[in-house]
Amino acid sequence: MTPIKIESITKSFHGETAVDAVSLDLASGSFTALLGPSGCGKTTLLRLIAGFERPDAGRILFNERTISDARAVVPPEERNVGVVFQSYALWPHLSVAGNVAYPLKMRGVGSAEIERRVAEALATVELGGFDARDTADLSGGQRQRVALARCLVAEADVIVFDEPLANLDVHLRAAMLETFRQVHRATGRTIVYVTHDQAEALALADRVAVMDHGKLLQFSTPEMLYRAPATGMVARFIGRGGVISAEVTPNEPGRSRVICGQTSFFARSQGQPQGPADVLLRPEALRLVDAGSGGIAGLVRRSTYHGPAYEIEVAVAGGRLVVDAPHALALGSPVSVAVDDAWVVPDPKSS
Ligand SMILES: Nc1ncnc2c1ncn2[C@@H]1O[C@H](COP(=O)(O)OP(=O)(O)OP(=O)(O)O)[C@@H](O)[C@H]1O
Repeated sequence: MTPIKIESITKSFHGETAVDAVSLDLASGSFTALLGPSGCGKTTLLRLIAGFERPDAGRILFNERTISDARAVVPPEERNVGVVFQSYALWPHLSVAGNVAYPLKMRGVGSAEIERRVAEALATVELGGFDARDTADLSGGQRQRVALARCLVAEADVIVFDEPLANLDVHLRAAMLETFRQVHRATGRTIVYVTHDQAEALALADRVAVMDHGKLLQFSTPEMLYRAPATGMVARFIGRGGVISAEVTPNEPGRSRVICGQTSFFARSQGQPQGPADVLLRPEALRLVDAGSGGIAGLVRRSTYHGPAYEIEVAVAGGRLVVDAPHALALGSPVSVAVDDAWVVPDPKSS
């Protein structure tokens, strides 16, 4: 299996920096999502990993061997990388089995061996019995599975996915997420997965790299991204919630007091920040309470039905909060919000 080390990799196009000094250590057999808004550089980073682009500076190592730097790039076919694109990139004139067998045929593997390995890969992606089918007759999800089976037979040590679910409807997406997870569990390949969909990244990956404007903002587990985002951008991009501007004072290591209007509450923090700060409040850690019972005072600005609950947006001193409520609330009504948990977003200037 293959660990990937990315050391201060930089890539520009026509003087615009697409990937800006990004460093990442991807453990062998890990599942990493590259996540960020459109244009943040995630596809360029993926293409650098796969060998489709040459970096301007920095280097990439597979298994401690340098495979890309500014002077030389080992081509994709020689670095044992499988690629699953958003567009399926299947051969239209070949059957399902023909597509999956293609890399083995290229290597001159015997036909009995090909048959066995193709059947095994199709079973892994839950396409057993589809061998003879024409790829033109398959759904988007099934084509994605064929592309994945083709990477599996080729025994790619590293599989990179470029927004593989972007063209699929919501139900198919859920089924494909389960297939990706199961293939990762069963094969232990090192996977790098590009998406702009945070729910997809959090559900699939064991570590998520969040990028913005070519820079890496945070590389951590989904839980840490959600609970302790490293920057205001990550706090706003991941999950639901409100980020307010408030005054914080130290309480004890890892815990601060936040002053918001006439009230204050405790929040988790990195170290003991002091002064103005951004504070993240998630809806599940907030409760609407009776006015005057000590919560943050605010006014209802939006009340939207979201499945089983109403999502209420509340304007408070320093910003807006999002709270879930069992019933709709009238716009402009005064409310009070109690805080069970919050996070002081670290100040980039102090780190
Ligand atoms: N081949 C190229 N030539 C010129 N500019 C490019 C090229 N590839 C990427 N870029 C630019 O580099 C920046 C990062 O692009 P990239 O495709 O990596 O972003 P992304 O995060 O994957 O976005 P999206 O989700 O929209 O695909 C963008 O400004 C893009 O226009």
